[in-house]
Amino acid sequence: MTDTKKVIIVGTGFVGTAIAYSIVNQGIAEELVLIDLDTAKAEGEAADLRHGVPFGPSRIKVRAGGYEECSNADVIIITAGVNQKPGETRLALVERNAAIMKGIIKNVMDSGFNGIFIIASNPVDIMTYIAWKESGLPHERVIGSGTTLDTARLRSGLSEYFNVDPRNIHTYIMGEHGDTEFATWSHATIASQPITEYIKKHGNKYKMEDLEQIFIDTRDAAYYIIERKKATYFGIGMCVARIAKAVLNNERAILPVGVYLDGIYGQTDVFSSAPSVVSRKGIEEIIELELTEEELKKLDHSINVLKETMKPVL
Ligand SMILES: NC(=O)C1=CN([C@@H]2O[C@H](COP(=O)(O)OP(=O)(O)OC[C@H]3O[C@@H](n4cnc5c(N)ncnc54)[C@H](O)[C@@H]3O)[C@@H](O)[C@H]2O)C=CC1
Ligand SMILES: CC(=O)C(=O)O
Repeated sequence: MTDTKKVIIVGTGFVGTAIAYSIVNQGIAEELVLIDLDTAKAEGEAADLRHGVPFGPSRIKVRAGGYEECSNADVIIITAGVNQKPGETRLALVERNAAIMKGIIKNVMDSGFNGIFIIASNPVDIMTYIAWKESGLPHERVIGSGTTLDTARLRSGLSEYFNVDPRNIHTYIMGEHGDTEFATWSHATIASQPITEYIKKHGNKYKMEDLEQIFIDTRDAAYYIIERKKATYFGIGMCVARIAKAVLNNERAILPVGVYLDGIYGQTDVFSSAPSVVSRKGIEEIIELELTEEELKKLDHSINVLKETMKPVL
């Protein structure tokens, strides 16, 4: 750790650079180091970002570097790895990205790193588990981006539908960041009222069936975007910057990040998403929502899929 806020991003492709751009634009760190197998790309991206700093909210030193930079970093964000081709699932990336993740974690830990990991590479729940296992760090200090993006997508869809600010709509996507995720409608609120109440009060204007479609569009958003522009990055860029900010500013913000489930929700030895308190220590608390029986079944299914997929790469 340093007396400046130092963040390292490993992987400077679409996602890594979108995160870097959000960090620079929001003045979240004081030092930002970019690492990539393609060192020229990392150097080019660092120079380009640096040229925007005079227009940002605060000074930030941006440079490309190597793993020796990791020893005193506060937060290391990992986005390296392959992304999905159109129609490909996140789970299909597991073998290729597990090998990459193991190599990166070894390099980082060999530097003496003792901070917080934020993992975004897919399949993110499994990559987070691997990062935790390989690093030997306490699980509180390894955070997956989890369903932070999916939850933001759902809130954004609901915001369009109800025509209210997404920041005043509260609900979470839980389970795998992927095809088996689910919406916790039992905890969805607008202006602190349950969403079902809100719908009732507005007569026939809104329907629960429409919300199901908004969930389906949320779940399938990555496929939609990848089909059209090859990769998703602005949304995840903002999400990961948000998580990093919660850590660096010791916010105790509640975010649906990927966390180690150790009995909570009846699940063990797996990383999956649940609303959690995020601070300088990493994960301070996992919030246990009272889920309906149907939601618990969906969670169970999602976790089983993750555990089965993860077996061959551990
Ligand atoms: N968690 C989430 O919500 C999201 C996750 N992703 C995931 O993020 C990952 C990155 O996606 P993109 O940036 O679009 O891919 P990309 O192909 O644009 O970038 C990947 C970068 O990783 C680098 N890389 C590969 N192996 C490396 C290694 N061993 N060490 C250092 N750098 C290495 C490559 O040189 C490349 O610059 C993918 O796994 C993707 O599925 C993407 C969007 C959202
Ligand atoms: C690619 C991915 O994981 C997403 O956009 O959700």
